[in-house]
Amino acid sequence: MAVSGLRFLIGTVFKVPATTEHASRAYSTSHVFAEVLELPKRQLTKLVFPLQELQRHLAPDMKLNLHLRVFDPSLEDIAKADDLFTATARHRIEYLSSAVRLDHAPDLLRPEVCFIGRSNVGKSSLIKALFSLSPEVEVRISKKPGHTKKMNFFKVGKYFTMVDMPGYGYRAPEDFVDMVEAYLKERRNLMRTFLLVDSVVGITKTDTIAIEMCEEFALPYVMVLTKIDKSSKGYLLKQVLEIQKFVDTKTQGCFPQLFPVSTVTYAGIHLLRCFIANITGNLKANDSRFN
Ligand SMILES: Nc1nc2c(ncn2[C@@H]2O[C@H](COP(=O)(O)OP(=O)(O)OP(=O)(O)O)[C@@H](O)[C@H]2O)c(=O)[nH]1
Ligand SMILES: [Mg+2]
Repeated sequence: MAVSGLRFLIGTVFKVPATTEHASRAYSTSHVFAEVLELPKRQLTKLVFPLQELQRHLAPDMKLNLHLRVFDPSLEDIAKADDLFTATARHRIEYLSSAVRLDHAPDLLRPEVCFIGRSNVGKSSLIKALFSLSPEVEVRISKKPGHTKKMNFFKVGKYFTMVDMPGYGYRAPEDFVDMVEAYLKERRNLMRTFLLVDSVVGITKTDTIAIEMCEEFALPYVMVLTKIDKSSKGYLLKQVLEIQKFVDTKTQGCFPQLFPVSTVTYAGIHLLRCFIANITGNLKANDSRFN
């Protein structure tokens, strides 16, 4: 399929109504998101929609380039997704198991999403941040690259599984290729691969190898830009535009919209939870607008 055709398809599947103006509406939601809704509009946008906040600094003719409206859920949808990431006695969120080979991976039918990227890019930190509403879930992170050595499976109730992968590049485990390639190629319930790129460093040579692999296996994947708290606004904008250009011109299977995140400020984390809830089919079930 031509690139434009594929993009159109992706865009259609994920287009959801834009109703972000209704911040004052009361939601039945966790106290955390209730606090977010109390923030002044600028601060709320910066936290929940960091790409929108960056876009304000672009010239009008550049604004379309960021594909901001491809996934643009309402605050109500975002609140629902937060609830999905909040463990209760009946909705358990927990570490399930680890595997060094695909045939050791838990045999699950529920949808799965995985997180790949260079060692030290922030995969485990991102999963920990996504689970911050359920702090009893133990996700190990480290300053030293090459910390995660196995594929670690975490279940979110009966709804879906998230997989933290070892990093590629510096200090990658020896069996990385056998482990991760086989997983990406053959895991039947894998719904989406999140490919993390360090927003300070940009797309490296090793990232392009991972991107080529995703393209070759025809995997639907999404680019997440990590550590956005580390850069000035100007530098971050430059990096985002460069990476966006790469996605627009050099990829076919990559979701057109980028997801910038910080596990320090939590920018982009609520939106990413909502995206995961959506692609695993867990917003549609409760919301007729998505059917
Ligand atoms: N400033 C900042 N530091 C971050 C962020 N995310 C992760 N880090 C730091 O980056 C380092 C690596 O984080 P990890 O989450 O362990 O990275 P990883 O990709 O899982 O690394 P491997 O398991 O080695 O592949 C840690 O020191 C984190 O504290 C972020 O959003 N902002
Ligand atoms: Mg890790």
